Amino acid sequence: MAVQLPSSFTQRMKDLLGTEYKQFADSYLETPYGGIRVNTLKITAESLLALSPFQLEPIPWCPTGYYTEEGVRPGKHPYYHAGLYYIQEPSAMAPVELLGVQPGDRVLDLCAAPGGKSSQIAAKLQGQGLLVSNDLHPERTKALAKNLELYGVRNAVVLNESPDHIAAAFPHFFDRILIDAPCSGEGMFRKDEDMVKQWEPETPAKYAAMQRDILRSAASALAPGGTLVYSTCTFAIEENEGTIAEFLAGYPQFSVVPVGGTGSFAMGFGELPGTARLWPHKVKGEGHFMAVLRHDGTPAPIVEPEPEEILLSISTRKNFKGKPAAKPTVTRVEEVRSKGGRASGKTTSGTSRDLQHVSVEVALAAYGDFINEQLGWEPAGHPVLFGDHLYISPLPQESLNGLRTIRPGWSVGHLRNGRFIPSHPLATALHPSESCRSLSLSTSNGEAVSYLKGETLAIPLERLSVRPGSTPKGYMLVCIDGYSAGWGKWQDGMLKNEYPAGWRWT
Ligand SMILES: C[S@@+](CC[C@H](N)C(=O)[O-])C[C@H]1O[C@@H](n2cnc3c(N)ncnc32)[C@H](O)[C@@H]1O
Repeated sequence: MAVQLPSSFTQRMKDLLGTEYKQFADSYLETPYGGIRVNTLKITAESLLALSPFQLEPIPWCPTGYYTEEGVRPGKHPYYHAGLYYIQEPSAMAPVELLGVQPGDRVLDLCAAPGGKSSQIAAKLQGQGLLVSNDLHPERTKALAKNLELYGVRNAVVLNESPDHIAAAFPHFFDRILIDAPCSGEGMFRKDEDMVKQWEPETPAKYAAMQRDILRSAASALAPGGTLVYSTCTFAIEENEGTIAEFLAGYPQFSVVPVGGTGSFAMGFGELPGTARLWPHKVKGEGHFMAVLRHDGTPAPIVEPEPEEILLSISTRKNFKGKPAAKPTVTRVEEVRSKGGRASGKTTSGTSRDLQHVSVEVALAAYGDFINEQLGWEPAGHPVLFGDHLYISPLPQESLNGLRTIRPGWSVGHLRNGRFIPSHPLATALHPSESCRSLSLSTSNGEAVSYLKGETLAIPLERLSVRPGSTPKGYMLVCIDGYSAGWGKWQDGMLKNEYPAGWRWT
């Protein structure tokens, strides 16, 4: 066996699988499968297949997922930097396919970092509705926020909160919730030897307790009639069927929507028909468990709020449920700095008197000038100031009062010396037709890579696409084979590179 597995783990798997154990054990001799998932916010699966420089083979349970061949490095291609695909373990693409997300839904991804499943949900939302992506661990929310920016997501809020705080702030609010639970990770042993090193016989029980708490919070945040998908990448029954069975015993308004037993999905164990497993000896992918739970629609009980909760639910959230605010108003977010130096925000309903902050009027005027000149249309949503950074949020900001907010929405830019500087995520989320000025660089002659390395490029006027009535000088949406990747500034035949240092090709 290539991977040295703990003996108490192998004994448990023998007891679980009986005669199937040998096949299971043999699967550890195989190389793990690699995959990419097409980011349909930017490109269709058909178009990516036509463009793809590497062989792609469909993944049966995900219509936008493809296996990549061994040895291929999809992260080392300009299309990755243009956000055309997410590199994702094939089995990890299954849970979101079961969540049934529709454009316009309100979706909560409770354990979201680094954002694989959040970016998949965002693609299904197609920019409509709301995605709240949360992770408990502050460090991990950095990668989560960056991934949502790379993939051009416009309608996501990134939080760094405990699930019970989210449930208190959004009681019975979300149509769909994904819990991709922290787990003992046994299903990833073949792919990630660190998971094997961290595993102890007590690990599953420790995670099962955590999973129970997360499920309870999710139940309080789910709207009547809503759908909840619970997934893990482990084999332990106590973290899978066990966790779900215990939850159902305490929450009779939920039932399992069957997914198991057909296609690639194998049935779960015990008294829980309808839950599903992906086994590494049965499918081309790592081990996963999934359960789809549906709320029966019983109206949520009216609970007298604690005084603390009254503060949190300043009624704009109710407005959002019924009807969006008629006219967006700008809200300032007060910046707080955590021990690690990370900037995060807790929203406040008043206007900060901090002199370092630009005034709301100045920021909005500069933003208005920029979008008139550069886009010619106005992004929909609620403008939110976060220090001197402007975001367009899918939620009225009062909804985030008291919550540790990493990104209140789509980052569109910031103010420097009274001028509006567009953000990188504004560019990555734009289609070339949405910008008055754009330029496409080719992957075939090295110029796309030169741009991604931060180099200045000589670009003659005739290569630019400039909307009638606009001038070529100024911010240029730089695309790679027609797909937006970042900004440049064009003047007199030269393109000054605005691709951010932290994102560059190395
Ligand atoms: C399996 S990973 C999630 C992977 C992610 N869904 C994706 O597709 O990229 C589980 C995540 O749960 C987070 N986590 C751990 N305990 C948590 C809790 N109590 N509430 C929310 N998130 C938690 C971890 O930081 C970790 O990022």
